[in-house]
Amino acid sequence: MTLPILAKKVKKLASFQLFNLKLLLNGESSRGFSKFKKNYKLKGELGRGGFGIVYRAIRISDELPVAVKFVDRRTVREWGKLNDEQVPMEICMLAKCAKVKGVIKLLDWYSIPEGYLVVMERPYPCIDMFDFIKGEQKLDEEMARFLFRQIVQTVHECAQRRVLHRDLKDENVVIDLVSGEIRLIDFGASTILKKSPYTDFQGTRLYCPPEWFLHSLYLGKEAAVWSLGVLLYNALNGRLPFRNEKDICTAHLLGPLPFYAPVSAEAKDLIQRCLSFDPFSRCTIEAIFNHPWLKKSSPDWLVLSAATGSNHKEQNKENDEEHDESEELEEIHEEAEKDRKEMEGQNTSEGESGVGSSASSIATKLSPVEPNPEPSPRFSKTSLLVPPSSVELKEVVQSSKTKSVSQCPAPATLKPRRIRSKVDQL
Ligand SMILES: Nc1ncnc2c1ncn2[C@@H]1O[C@H](COP(=O)(O)OP(=O)(O)OP(=O)(O)O)[C@@H](O)[C@H]1O
Repeated sequence: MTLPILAKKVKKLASFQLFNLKLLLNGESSRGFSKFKKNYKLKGELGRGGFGIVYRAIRISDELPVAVKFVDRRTVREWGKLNDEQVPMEICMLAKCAKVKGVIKLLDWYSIPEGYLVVMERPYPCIDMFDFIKGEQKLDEEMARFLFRQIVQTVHECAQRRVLHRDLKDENVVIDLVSGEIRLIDFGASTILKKSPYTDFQGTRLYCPPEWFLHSLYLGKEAAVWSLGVLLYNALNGRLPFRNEKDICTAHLLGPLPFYAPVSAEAKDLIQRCLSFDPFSRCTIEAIFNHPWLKKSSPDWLVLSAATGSNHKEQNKENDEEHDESEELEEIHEEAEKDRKEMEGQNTSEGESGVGSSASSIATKLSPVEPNPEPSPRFSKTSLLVPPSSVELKEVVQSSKTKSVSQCPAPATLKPRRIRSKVDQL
């Protein structure tokens, strides 16, 4: 690392530590924990992924159903600015998309020593698209079109606001079961949309395009279109098109993708165009809109949902056994207080998080139920899949490189400043 870069990093770290210290000294601010406690009542766990836990909650003033996501400060990879305040990029991007109908509304956010509490709208009753597809086994084309059209529209509107989601998948789409409207959630991997290639990735590998595995880079919109292709394939087949990175990089050599359900030629055509191996021949978001399959009219939600199975168990039933969170909240607050006092007395220069207590402890305290020894029913969600070992990956990437790298050229515009091997990152 050159000296100027090192100096820049040290400066950034110093300002980050100062920022953390300010946060800790700031417990009673309008964004502190006690304010959160006054405004919201936690009711139970809604879901959990690799980077956080999401709680079902109620806004006390008007009983509005909300979702509260705890984002552990230590897992935040990218920061942005909101009203001159440094916040996780997730909050920043949600705020940028406040007017996009298909994006979950950011209602509020709070900063606690261990991280952030992000308060979002919670359609009620709702189900995420992963569970919806699972309940149906696979979607029929009319239902898939109805949902997919909204998803593409939302991705398009985000792009207009220079927001790139980077983790498009069924788990990150919530369906309002009354209106059939979708909401895109989990902007934890999102970033500012740019024209040049990205050389970092935190999304879901099975939705990721081959150029990432082969060249360690990708263009934002082109990668989004690939994920949309994976999502549509998954909706219509009830299974993902690729099992691993090797499949992603080599499937095009084996001819058209196999389909496991009677799917129209038009739908297949759209999927193939989205899953074009060469990012420059991949269709654009605009071309998806104009594709004959998507242009066909759909029946409305009432008709569509009447035809679906009754297996959908909405994930946020209000009549679930309720837990009084006040005791746990009290403990959290006390812990935050303790942290703050320690920090005040310390004249500290602690590590990046600047926090003594562990975030997992706070997550456990926030959790309304004891950890379930049974495997989670969401075990097959992609975010919870165990990643392959680095040895497995080396083999996969090596073999796909030797087989197909020549067919996926890294054109001049895709040249990274520094090519890293994906394997190195694991
Ligand atoms: N606003 C919301 N309304 C309803 N359900 C939600 C909401 N936000 C999250 N969920 C539920 O919680 C689950 C986890 O949320 P989210 O994806 O934001 O967490 P995560 O920790 O970032 O997960 P991942 O590891 O997939 O990135 C979702 O799949 C969804 O079922």
